Amino acid sequence: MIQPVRYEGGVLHLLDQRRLPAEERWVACSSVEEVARAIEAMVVRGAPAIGIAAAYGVALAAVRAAAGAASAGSDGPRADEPGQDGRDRQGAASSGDPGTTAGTVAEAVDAAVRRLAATRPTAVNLHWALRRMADRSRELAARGAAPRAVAAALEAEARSIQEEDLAMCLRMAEHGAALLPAGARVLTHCNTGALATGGHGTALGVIRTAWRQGRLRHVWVDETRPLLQGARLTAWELEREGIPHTLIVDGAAAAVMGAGQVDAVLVGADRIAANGDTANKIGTYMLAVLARHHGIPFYVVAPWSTVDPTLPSGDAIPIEQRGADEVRALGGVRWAPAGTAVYNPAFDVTPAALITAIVTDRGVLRPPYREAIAERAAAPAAEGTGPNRAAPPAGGS
Ligand SMILES: CSC[C@H]1O[C@H](OP(=O)(O)O)[C@H](O)[C@@H]1O
Repeated sequence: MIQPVRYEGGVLHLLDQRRLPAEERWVACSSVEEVARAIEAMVVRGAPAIGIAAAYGVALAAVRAAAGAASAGSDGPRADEPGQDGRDRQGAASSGDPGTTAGTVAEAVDAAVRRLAATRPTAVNLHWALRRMADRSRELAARGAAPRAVAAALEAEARSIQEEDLAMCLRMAEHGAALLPAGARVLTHCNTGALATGGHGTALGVIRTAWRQGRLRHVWVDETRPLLQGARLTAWELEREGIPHTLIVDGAAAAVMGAGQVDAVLVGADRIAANGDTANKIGTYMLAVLARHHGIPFYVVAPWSTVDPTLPSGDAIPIEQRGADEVRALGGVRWAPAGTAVYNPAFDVTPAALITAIVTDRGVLRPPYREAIAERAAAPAAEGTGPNRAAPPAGGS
């Protein structure tokens, strides 16, 4: 199975999604700053996957601060003190890694959360994961856990977030595949596969499961300008599994739907407001309008960690604005005049009224979404979708 995020021995390895499908290159991150820059540069992308990477970034900060505390025989090293291992501890500090300048593990965690929260504004999974790591850190601090015990517990928490996301994707996929007719031809946008999650995928996870169940005939893949997550990443995932698919330019989606070639549209989400309004990759809103016009079901597929009950509607969802050159050029080839003005929102918001159903790990939500979301929020999470763990003994081991 594709795993874009791997944490081994205090180093976070990220599959560089900017280079796929041409080459499978991994980026090794050993500091919070390196993880933050990898998220900002979209080395790792996809709402759940950036939450998982950020969680490991927080754990990395704790591991480094605890090592500093141990070697300095204190809470942690002064910023100007070289490390025991000869590595310049400022190395990370000079790279702006807040994790090693903080005096305590708790301070390192808080600094890491602040830095990682500033990387990308729209995907709520990032902020949900950071809040969960911060809560865990505070819980451990309140118990007086020793630095190394805190670091180990936070590494375990990040691993739980990753494993729970995979479990949620597998559950969602079953719920979503059941909605599709036999021999379904589906259209999808951007990349919502294993590369964007803890594995299997959200909308693409439904497609994988439907294929394995023999319910899927064909996938129309939107290339997804400007960064081509569909053409580069979704096509790569589908090709690896031998799932029949056809790549189209975003502008061809209407023609394909109008030709009666689409039985359902399946997309992911970066944030779902309390009323069901959904932020997703730019171009999603257009697909929802087209699907409604052609009488085609439009399904959003997302784990519960993508739902943000604190936002009353999609108007409040922050939309990330990305750089002009992502539109004016690609792969170093410029195709618009350097002075051309560009508007490059990474996401748009689809009104709940255009969404046929929201497929989550907690089941399929149908309109009215405000009530459906409130009801699911009140219900206990299914096993494996929340912090299910025994707290370490006070004082840690
Ligand atoms: C599993 S949902 C992934 C979601 O994230 C993508 O955005 P980006 O590639 O900018 O991280 C896109 O909106 C997908 O639907």
